[in-house]
Amino acid sequence: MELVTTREELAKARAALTGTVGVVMTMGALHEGHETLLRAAREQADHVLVTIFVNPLQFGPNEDFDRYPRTLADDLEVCRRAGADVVFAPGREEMYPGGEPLVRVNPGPHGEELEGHSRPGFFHGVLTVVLKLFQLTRADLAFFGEKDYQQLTLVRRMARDLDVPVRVVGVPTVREPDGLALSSRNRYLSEPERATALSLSAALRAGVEAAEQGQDAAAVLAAAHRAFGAGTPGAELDYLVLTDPDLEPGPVSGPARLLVAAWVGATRLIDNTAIVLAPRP
Ligand SMILES: Nc1ncnc2c1ncn2[C@@H]1O[C@H](COP(=O)(O)OP(=O)(O)OP(=O)(O)O)[C@@H](O)[C@H]1O
Ligand SMILES: CC(C)(CO)[C@@H](O)C(=O)[O-]
Ligand code: BAL
Repeated sequence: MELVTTREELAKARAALTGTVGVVMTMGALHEGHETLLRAAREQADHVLVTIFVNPLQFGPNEDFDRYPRTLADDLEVCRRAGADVVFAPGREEMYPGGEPLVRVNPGPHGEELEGHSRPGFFHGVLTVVLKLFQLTRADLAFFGEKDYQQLTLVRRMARDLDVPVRVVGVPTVREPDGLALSSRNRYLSEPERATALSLSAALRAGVEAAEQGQDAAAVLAAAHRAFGAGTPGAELDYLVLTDPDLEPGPVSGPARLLVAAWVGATRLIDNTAIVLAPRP
């Protein structure tokens, strides 16, 4: 496995890879969720390229950019074990020579909702760095987790709308046995907060169960809200919404997505699940 930190080194390492290349983009602090993306890439592409970069562009001024966990030595070990061929771990100057870019990807209206509403500019920052990494890695396939569902849909949409020659592959969310979605930010949680964080997955589970019983969209959402409120106190809900799987506005029926975001102490967590609603009569 080769570690590269400059775009010249990356270009050289990339040129040596023959066959298809799958990229897994990360901000490091790798966990079993990332490892699952790496495994999917290993299975579906001839070579695996991992990027590790805590992208300042996608953090708001009062967010956790400075305290975000940086664990490069451990991350490289995970990548090596998972059979990655190349790891690109650039510094800030390498990604943004001469400062932050003036031109950024506009995520469109769906980028202003949900995460984009709570984190203004977030998806401009995400899509800008993702597009740059597509250009630099020239990957054939790109693997993104469903845990960041809105991000996955917007990356897909960007690839389609801007003719990026890459196949975007979504990978199901990896969870702890008790339901908590794995997330690098789980490292911030104290033990009591860890228990409180289960409110998110409990809400999603209740929504799935209500849909399986044939309840309509309003009842499914109400069941999810009740389960969120019934969890260990302390989680502050940001949003809990039931939408069309492509995040298109309007009434939902059939396949849908239930998405939740909440603060647990100083930590903001997100989660989501597929829901299948009975067709409206
Ligand atoms: N539990 C998970 N299951 C599947 N994919 C995941 C999971 N957690 C993260 N990923 C995916 O890994 C990729 C890199 O994500 P990132 O490095 O931000 O990790 P993260 O755990 O989502 O971090 P954070 O806690 O900051 O949100 C993204 O495509 C993300 O969706
Ligand atoms: C896609 C990404 C690596 C862009 O910085 C980040 O948003 C993430 O880790 O999900
Ligand atoms: N996991 C998505 C990246 C972020 O929250 O900044």
